[in-house]
Amino acid sequence: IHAPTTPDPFGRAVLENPQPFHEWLRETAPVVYLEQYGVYAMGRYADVHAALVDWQNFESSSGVGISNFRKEAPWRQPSVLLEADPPHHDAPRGVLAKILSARELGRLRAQWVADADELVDSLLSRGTEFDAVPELAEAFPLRVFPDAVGISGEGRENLLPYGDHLFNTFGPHNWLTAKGEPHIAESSRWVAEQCSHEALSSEGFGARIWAAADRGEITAAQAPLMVRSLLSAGVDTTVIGLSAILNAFATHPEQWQRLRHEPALARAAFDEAIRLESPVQTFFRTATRDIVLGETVIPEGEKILMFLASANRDPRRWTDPHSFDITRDPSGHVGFGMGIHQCVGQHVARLEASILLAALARRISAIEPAGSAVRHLNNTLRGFDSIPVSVTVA
Ligand code: HEM
Ligand SMILES: O=C(O)c1ccc(C2CC2)cc1
Repeated sequence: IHAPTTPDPFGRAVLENPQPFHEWLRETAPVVYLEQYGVYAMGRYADVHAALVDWQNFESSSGVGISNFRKEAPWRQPSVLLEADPPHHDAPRGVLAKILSARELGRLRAQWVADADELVDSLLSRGTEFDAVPELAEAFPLRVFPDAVGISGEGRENLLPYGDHLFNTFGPHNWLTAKGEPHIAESSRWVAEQCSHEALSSEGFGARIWAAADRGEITAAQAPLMVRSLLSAGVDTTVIGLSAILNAFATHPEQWQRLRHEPALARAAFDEAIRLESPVQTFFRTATRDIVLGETVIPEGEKILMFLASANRDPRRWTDPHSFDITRDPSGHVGFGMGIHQCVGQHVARLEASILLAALARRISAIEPAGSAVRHLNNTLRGFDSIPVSVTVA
């Protein structure tokens, strides 16, 4: 199917409200050629899942954005995880998976719980109406994650703008990439400075990456890029993940009551929010050979745009796909990807969310909107700039 003129999936209208486009894409065909960008788009769960787990035919090493590294130089050194395929992907992935394993993260729990309690207590001491994005969704990850990585205290204001621009560059050049261009050289320099062995504290994830290099498990060239991966992928995404679940609970008061009665539901609730909201909306792959899908042939070397957010609401896979139901089994969602590149930081994200939700559920008997939420626009991420809420202290 050739779609000469569709709504622009990277235009303001679709970024603001992508669901009609997703519905059109799912109903049109398994693969649709978007003439505007010269890429092949997939929106159904079965096709997106199949592409994600088939790294041999759908490669990442030519870039996971619209830019094809076979044809144009990347603006930053390719990631040794995200933009690598086996065998080069294997060692960095193995090292990072161990460092970020749920078991390893257990040592951070007590400190993160104390930080969450302190943050929520101080917030509630200032009142019961506030903007959940800066006060909670941004404040908590920025309080715990940079210290967990082990970077310096100076310059952390570079983290969100660096990530925001990076995620914009996975899409086409537009007003969003233009917005970040003036500052990206400076924030990129700051990020690079944080990744050297001497810049990192002796305890954090960064030091453990360098220790793996000292043991010869990865090279000294890969180590700083792996620290860069943490700073690239680990901040904006969790801010949006927390925004998504806070907005979901504020707009579904009965689900908040359910959580208060069964706090163990927090983990499934977070994955359900990731399924429903898909903070990372899209990613690309590149065909390593002519790929036949239905009546379409994707020629070797061409880009495939996978709509993770559409797959996560595909009625072929999910019952009542648009509903937020924390008792649903959300496993199999592609909000963290799937296959060999599936999010290696997902346990960090889940730990942040379950700890913050527990701190809130203990103190707040109700949370509701106190004004309309404001969407944050980005070529790849979908989140919020503001979520005004009013809470009732238990
Ligand atoms: C709600 C929060 C998060 C979301 C929605 C998310 C989403 C994703 C997705 C969709 C992928 C797959 C990319 C692909 O298939 O090309 C991925 C990979 C990755 N994520 Fe996450 N992520 C989150 C948090 C994190 C955190 C906290 C970290 C670091 C601590 C992290 C580090 C990474 C890395 C390094 C990869 C590349 C893995 C590989 O290629 O083997 N992410 N993430
Ligand atoms: O390795 C990286 O630099 C990297 C950057 C962004 C992501 C997105 C998917 C969360 C993942 C990895």
